[in-house]
Amino acid sequence: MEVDIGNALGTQPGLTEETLDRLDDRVADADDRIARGMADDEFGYASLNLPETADPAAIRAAVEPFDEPEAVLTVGIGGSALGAATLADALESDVDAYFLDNVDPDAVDALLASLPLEEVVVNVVSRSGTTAETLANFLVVREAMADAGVDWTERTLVTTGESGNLRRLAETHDLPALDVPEGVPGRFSVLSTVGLAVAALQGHDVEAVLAGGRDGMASLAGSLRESPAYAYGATTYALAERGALTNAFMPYSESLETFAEWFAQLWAESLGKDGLGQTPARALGATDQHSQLQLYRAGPADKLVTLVRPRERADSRIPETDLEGLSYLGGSSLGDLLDAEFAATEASLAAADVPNVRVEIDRVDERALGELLYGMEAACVLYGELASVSTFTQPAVEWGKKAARGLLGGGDFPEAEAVADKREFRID
Ligand SMILES: O=P(O)(O)OC[C@H]1O[C@](O)(CO)[C@@H](O)[C@@H]1O
Repeated sequence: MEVDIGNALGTQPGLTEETLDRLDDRVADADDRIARGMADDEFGYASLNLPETADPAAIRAAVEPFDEPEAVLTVGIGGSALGAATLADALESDVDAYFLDNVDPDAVDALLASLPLEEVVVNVVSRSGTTAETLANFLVVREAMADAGVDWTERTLVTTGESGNLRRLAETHDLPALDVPEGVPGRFSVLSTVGLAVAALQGHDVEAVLAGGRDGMASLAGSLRESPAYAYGATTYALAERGALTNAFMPYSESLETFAEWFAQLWAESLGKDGLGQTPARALGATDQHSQLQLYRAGPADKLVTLVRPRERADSRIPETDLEGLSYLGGSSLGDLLDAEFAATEASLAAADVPNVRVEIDRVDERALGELLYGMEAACVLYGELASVSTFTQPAVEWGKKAARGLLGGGDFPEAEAVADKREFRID
């Protein structure tokens, strides 16, 4: 992974070489803190040890009974789904991967009706084993399997904590079960059983993903000038301190679109604390040059744009044409066009003094993805250290969970009563 922060210097908001020098002293201290946390396998910091502590053999053994499935259906939400989805959507496989990470009845019913449930492995993932959306969807999927005459106990893999509903289910029905990693919040768990079981079922090289993670580990250093991950974390932090409160995350690769969704949870749930944080806006190049770029370039000077791309990709020639004014496209290629659009957008933002950071990987393969995912996790941890926030907790999400549970009769929660107090001003 390579990071280029040149277009964050002298912009508005922007940094200077002097800023970076002052910042680098704080990066060194933060790196010391992170290194201690990793050495002691402290809660949260243990996430950055996963490339060495994850056990690919256990993952392979757990999926081994499900020989050559036609598809994998993951039932999970947030960090229990997005990491696996990032890898599944980035890499090609003959085994299709589907994800139920919402409780929209139309979408759930349509997906289940479309799947050959007798050929599907159901991968249910929940660290807590209590997440309403995941457990509700699992109950619906299990009934659909029974209705289809499928023995769900033969087609279900569980990944969960050491106790809770899913652990009990696995023990009761003797299901293959993987352990979620200790001390690792869900959004940091892609390089573990949580994110890699689907990759293993799809035939991807899980060891290569972890090797990429180790490449990321090796690139951590006591200076932002020597660590791409820390350069990204420090630059985005310093820009936020100067008003860039939105980070438009814009991969120029369809295979990295879900990666932007994974990044959004990592960045928002880790850094949105105590009135601080930087809003991740998911975008896609070149598509969003024809939509959101107008705001990024000519709206409030309150954002940075992160441009992500692989340096190598497959390509497709554009046929010659005599269409008026379009002959310049003929004989070129879609990849050349996409690269030109990337460069043009980057320059367009710089010309408008909008800070933008380039993140590049060699190609979209297992090792590069492992390093990219690890790099963004390390960048996030560094940003959290610099911002002095509690990077690894997410207390703010609990209020809504209690309100929803109370509304469904799952307990007495004052949050549910607050729902009834909604101030109304209806126009129809
Ligand atoms: O794996 P679990 O416990 O089902 O949690 C799923 C997701 O929900 C959250 O806990 C937030 O509610 C995320 O942090 C987590 O990734």
